[in-house]
Amino acid sequence: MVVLYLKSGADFFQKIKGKLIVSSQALENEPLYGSEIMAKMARAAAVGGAVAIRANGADDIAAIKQEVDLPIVGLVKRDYLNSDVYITATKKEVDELLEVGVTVVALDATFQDRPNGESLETLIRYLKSQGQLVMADISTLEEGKLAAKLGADCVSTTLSGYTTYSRQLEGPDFELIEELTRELKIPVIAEGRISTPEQARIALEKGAYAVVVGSAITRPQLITESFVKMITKVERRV
Ligand SMILES: CC(=O)N[C@H](C=O)[C@@H](O)[C@H](O)[C@H](O)COP(=O)(O)O
Repeated sequence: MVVLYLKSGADFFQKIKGKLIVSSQALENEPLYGSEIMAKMARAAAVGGAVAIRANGADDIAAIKQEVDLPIVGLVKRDYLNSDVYITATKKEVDELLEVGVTVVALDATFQDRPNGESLETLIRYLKSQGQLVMADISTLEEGKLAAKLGADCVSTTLSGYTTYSRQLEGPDFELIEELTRELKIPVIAEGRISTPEQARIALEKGAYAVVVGSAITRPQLITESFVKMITKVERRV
């Protein structure tokens, strides 16, 4: 069992090294909401050369697994009244991911309080007891250090800018990528507001193990908005 787990972890990390993971997610309030559409997005990503897919919710994950033969980094986004943590916040969401089956479980590993008084430590211990790979979504260096200490297999810069106490940047948090790669021995995944191929390349040059891109590939409403904003600034000559 242990040998099998180590092998599958090594396979995953070998597969993603220096490569692109595409996040294919749309919530209920987004135009592309729907598992069939997310599965097609994942197929497009696979055709384009993505080596893994990051996806939200058991329904989307099941549909994506039917459509592409790529490792899935799975999460469940759910809002709770008593907490700001919404990415795989509690054991309930973890169990949904274990049930549908994913290569890696991504979960919020920030210092924010989890719903129902649950703890990151307990969740990671539970996931590891199930032989599951864990991606810790963090927002600061200190959170990355704690996640590594608790046994996460990799950290991702997903939540930089999404906690009140982290850097608030318009673009990717390259500084965090550098800090984490300097301090940690586990892979550091670059994620969050990477919107050009150049930025993805810089993230790797700064030491990231792999890059996750979401909105710039799979949220056409945001891509459209960026074009509209840019051309609105141009003064018409005619
Ligand atoms: C903060 C948060 O909830 N991030 C989510 C995490 O799974 C997704 O909505 C993002 O699309 C993903 O992290 C990729 O980032 P970007 O879309 O910026 O390339």
